[in-house]
Amino acid sequence: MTASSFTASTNPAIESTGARFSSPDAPAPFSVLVVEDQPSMRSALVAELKSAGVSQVLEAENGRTALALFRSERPDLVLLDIRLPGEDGYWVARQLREAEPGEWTPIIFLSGLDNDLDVWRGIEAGGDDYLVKPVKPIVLVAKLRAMRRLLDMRRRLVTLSGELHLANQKLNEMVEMDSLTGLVNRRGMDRMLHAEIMAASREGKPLTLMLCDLDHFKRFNDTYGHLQGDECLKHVGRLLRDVCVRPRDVAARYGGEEFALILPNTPRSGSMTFARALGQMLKARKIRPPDAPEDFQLTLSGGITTCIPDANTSAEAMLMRADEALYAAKSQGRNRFFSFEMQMDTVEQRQL
Ligand SMILES: Nc1nc2c(ncn2[C@@H]2O[C@H](COP(=O)(O)OP(=O)(O)OP(=O)(O)O)[C@@H](O)[C@H]2O)c(=O)[nH]1
Repeated sequence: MTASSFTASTNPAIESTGARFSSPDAPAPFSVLVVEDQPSMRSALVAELKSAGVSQVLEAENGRTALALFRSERPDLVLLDIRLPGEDGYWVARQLREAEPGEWTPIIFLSGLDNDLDVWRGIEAGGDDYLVKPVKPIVLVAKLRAMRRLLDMRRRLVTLSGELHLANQKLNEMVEMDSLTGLVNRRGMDRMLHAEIMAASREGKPLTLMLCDLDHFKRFNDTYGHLQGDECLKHVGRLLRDVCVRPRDVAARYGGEEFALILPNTPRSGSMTFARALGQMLKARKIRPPDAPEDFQLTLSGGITTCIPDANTSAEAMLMRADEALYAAKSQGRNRFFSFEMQMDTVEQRQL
């Protein structure tokens, strides 16, 4: 292949059709790596690309240099001769593809060999298109423009898919979040409880589930109004979030004025200590509506179940036990936590 077989940039076909990649006065930010071993051919290609309006043209005379330049400069497109000294163009194309996993840089093969097998081998090796030498400038520019369109489209898709991924993540979080308190909602809690049962079963560690319910909350709403009721639920939500200091502890709004706490690696005795501390914190925070009397005290009742889960432990069974314990706490006078397994509440425990 010789430079004379390349149709030079002054070819009237470009001038007459205005077939430019971009204006040479305002070149498009687009870089092309030309891999061609023959200096005359290479400089003719470089001159053509520059006059067509490509902003940066990189040159390599063999495969190894091409690979190094590709890695360091990240061109937008590669013009790759098939016949090169040492490693051939097919080898270079495969190396380029391996050098950018998950990415795509268009590769256009250049060859004087207009035969179907070469086209096949070029595409197989990772090429995207094929130009037969002598390269006509108008065809070269047309292919550059087509590849650039594909590249722009791909970049837009990558950006969009990144945005979509973030939006999905946000949506998933929202689907599992209670909008009033910002805590995990029941759906999220169900999923997390299942996951923690499996984890505790694998680790052979105790898992505690607590259901907490505000006492006489209907009366609260009736006396101070629903908006104050909502404020109160938000305060309790914050309190429960604060009390969950370990990374895997989860506070959830189970529904209405009922909350759930998932406490991994928490044995029965620890869960009772935790419940007493929670009661004391609630007292200390003095959550009360503005027009409530000074001695107003919001209280919580709770049902606790603790077990070392095995293959037969279900979330439903744990919730039933916690609910039964909560019922016991309510019926024994409220403002206490009752442990299903210990059949004891926090008030009794304090008295022991
Ligand atoms: N403000 C407000 N109130 C709610 C919300 N969800 C549930 N409630 C109220 O919580 C009250 C719960 O009442 P009950 O189930 O009778 O329980 P309680 O009055 O707390 O009585 P005990 O649980 O037996 O102590 C109802 O009045 C519900 O309307 C909410 O999102 N905001």
